[in-house]
Amino acid sequence: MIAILGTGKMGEALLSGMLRAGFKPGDVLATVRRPERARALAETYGVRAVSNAEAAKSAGTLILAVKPQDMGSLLDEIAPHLPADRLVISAAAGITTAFVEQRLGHETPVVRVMSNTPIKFDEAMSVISAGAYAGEDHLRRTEDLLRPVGKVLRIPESQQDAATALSGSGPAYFFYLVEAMVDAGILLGMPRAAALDMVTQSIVGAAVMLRDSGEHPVILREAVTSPGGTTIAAIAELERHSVRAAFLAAIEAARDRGRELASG
Ligand SMILES: NC(=O)C1=CN([C@@H]2O[C@H](COP(=O)(O)OP(=O)(O)OC[C@H]3O[C@@H](n4cnc5c(N)ncnc54)[C@H](O)[C@@H]3O)[C@@H](O)[C@H]2O)C=CC1
Ligand SMILES: O=C(O)[C@@H]1CCC=N1
Repeated sequence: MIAILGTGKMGEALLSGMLRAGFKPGDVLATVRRPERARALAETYGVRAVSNAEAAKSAGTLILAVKPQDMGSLLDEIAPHLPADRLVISAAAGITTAFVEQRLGHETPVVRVMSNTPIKFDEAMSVISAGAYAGEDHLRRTEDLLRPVGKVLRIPESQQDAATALSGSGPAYFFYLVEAMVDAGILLGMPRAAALDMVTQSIVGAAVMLRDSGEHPVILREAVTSPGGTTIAAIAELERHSVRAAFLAAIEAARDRGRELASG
């Protein structure tokens, strides 16, 4: 039995992915705060909503998907009910495996995960790290849960805050870029819907090329950039406005914020 504790946006996305991958609704428990949310999850997915205490007692694997700020109180709530051999997977930004282990008070195997919202379309990037009491078997069990919904990489826990900034938040940067490019289309007099179509297909096409060609992004960009042409005119402006430096600073700020979240 697998329990998702705090079935919000990420928890629901993982739940739906697990069901698409062949898990049975009867093998998954969900915990939520509001009764109407419990009813909605039961109606949509056929899963049972239970209390956090019941989930801790009856599930072999617990996936904690509450906000970082709610993690301390959730851990305090489940600690008295959690048998020592359970696998606890924490999906919250910033929260370390040491924090989870210490709050649970046993030598609980804990795996830290950072995924991202494309999980809804089985295109997640999930990175995982083992805590002090988690071994190969626990990492494999975590990979088995996450592989059906995207790509999974093992990384040292010391890189988790950087990964959160890069791939956890990453989709937001691309959506932001799309918004900005659509605005540019509007500025040039393009209808909004057509501009959105053009930008969306361009970003999808670029993403597929990047993933499937095996080429470095510099090579792919150079192939678009004709001498004295239109693309270099745009790139010159991006450089003039320090867009690359802005990305470096932005992702560093996200990493630092992730570190702060651990301290509440
Ligand atoms: N949204 C994103 O793009 C990503 C989020 N994350 C992480 O995933 C976690 C969840 O994020 P979201 O799904 O976006 O947040 P969310 O707010 O949609 O989901 C959290 C859910 O937990 C519930 N909850 C809070 N305390 C609870 C408790 N004691 N018992 C039962 N339910 C409780 C809330 O009612 C809410 O439905 C966060 O820790 C975040 O850092 C990770 C990667 C990407
Ligand atoms: O913004 C956040 O804090 C979460 C973590 C990664 C993506 N969203």
